[in-house]
Amino acid sequence: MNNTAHVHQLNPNAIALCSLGRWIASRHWVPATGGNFSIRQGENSALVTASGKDKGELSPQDLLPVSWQDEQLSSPHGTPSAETALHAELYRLDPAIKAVLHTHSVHATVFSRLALADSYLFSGYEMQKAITGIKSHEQLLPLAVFDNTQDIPALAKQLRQRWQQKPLPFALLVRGHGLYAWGHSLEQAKRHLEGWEFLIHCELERIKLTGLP
Ligand SMILES: CSC[C@@H](O)[C@@H](O)C(=O)COP(=O)(O)O
Ligand SMILES: [Zn+2]
Repeated sequence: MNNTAHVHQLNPNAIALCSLGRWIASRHWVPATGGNFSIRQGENSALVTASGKDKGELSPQDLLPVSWQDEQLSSPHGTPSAETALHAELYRLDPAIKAVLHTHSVHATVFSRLALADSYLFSGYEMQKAITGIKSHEQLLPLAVFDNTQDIPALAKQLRQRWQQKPLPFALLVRGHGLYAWGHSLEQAKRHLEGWEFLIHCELERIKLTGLP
């Protein structure tokens, strides 16, 4: 075992993220190596999942240290997620963000293709209060929707433009692709992910039953 692997084995953040990956996979939100996760390590760096791994079978060595001071967003220890630039942009936009979780659930993927505008407003759900800052089911809760692209730096640029108009409430949806959720701790990121997945599932069911988007 080299030094880096040894350090990661003992890193409680890495261990916690691997364990959360198993829970997320048990919900069927990261099929076929889809999804990626990260946890902040410092002001300018995070541990990011290695590309192409089964996110339900991560071990600490699969979490690669990446610094966004280096424009390459590379790691000497392997190839970080293809979507690392989006994680890095979120960490740059809000220094309070501690963890970012990206999933490919069936519900979020299908819903994202029905949400045709660049934002979808949720209202009327008690579960909206799972999102930090939301105090009532009557409050309007917007979910930003971006078109999918393989150009992740371009997507990160769109995110920055949208965020500068108004910070996003702990999630965004990429059309035909999946959900990103984040938080000011790993536990909060998990709660936001579960809350948003629940809200999206409910809206999808409502649209299926009523035909009304
Ligand atoms: C299984 S295809 C999914 C990928 O294209 C991508 O969207 C994804 O979420 C996982 O990419 P990865 O590079 O493993 O982090
Ligand atoms: Zn993805």
